[in-house]
Amino acid sequence: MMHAIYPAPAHPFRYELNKEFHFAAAHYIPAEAAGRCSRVHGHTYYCNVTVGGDRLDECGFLVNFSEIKKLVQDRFDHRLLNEDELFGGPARLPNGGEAAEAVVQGSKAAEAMRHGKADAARGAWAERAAAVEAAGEQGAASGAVRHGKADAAWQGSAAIADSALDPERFPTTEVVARTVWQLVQEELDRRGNGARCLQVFLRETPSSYVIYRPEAAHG
Ligand SMILES: Nc1nc2c(c(=O)[nH]1)N=C([C@H](O)[C@H](O)COP(=O)(O)OP(=O)(O)OP(=O)(O)O)CN2
Repeated sequence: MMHAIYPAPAHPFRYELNKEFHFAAAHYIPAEAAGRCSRVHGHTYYCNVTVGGDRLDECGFLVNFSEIKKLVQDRFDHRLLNEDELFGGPARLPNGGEAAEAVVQGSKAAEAMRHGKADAARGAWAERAAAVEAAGEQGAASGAVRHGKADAAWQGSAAIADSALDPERFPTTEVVARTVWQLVQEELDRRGNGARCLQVFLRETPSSYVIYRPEAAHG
């Protein structure tokens, strides 16, 4: 486990909490310019989340340490990050055995995306939407196919491909750190004691890490 090698953010709060944890995940960067990182590979990510606030809850917590860890690990641990809709993955995946064809088409789409081939990816996603529909899955694109709305189906699948090809959603260390911040802040907002996620430190490899701080924290 890491030990406070990350910088402490300046803030006006009375309490500052830090939670360190790790998660293992695979990813690829869907751009040829990313070189070897465009191939699927994995990391053990080390993460430190910093939360600030003034008001403690009924347990005397700013937020329970374990809730922060669980929130992130449940979502990302032992996953292919690109499949998560937060990183442009499809919101719905086919049901295993029922959707073999969808899996094949999904693989073709993923392969096309890995190489930044938007048109090929859109075509494969359209094929996948049709295959998923055949497997009885509900969804925007497949629903459109079911109702014979080819244009809507095309747009749905194109949106999936476009989303997955938006660099702001590629699972780079920068984007994963920002996404961890988003997940944590959404949870803090639900709790309603005014706590703020001030910083996410994310180490991807022994020599590479990113720190994400929301603009509001230094505005
Ligand atoms: N700004 C970014 N650059 C790179 C990212 C990233 O997310 N943001 N990611 C990668 C790769 O995914 C790679 O796995 C990590 O890169 P790198 O630091 O080059 O990894 P090494 O352990 O091989 O580095 P050494 O210099 O050998 O220690 C690439 N770039």
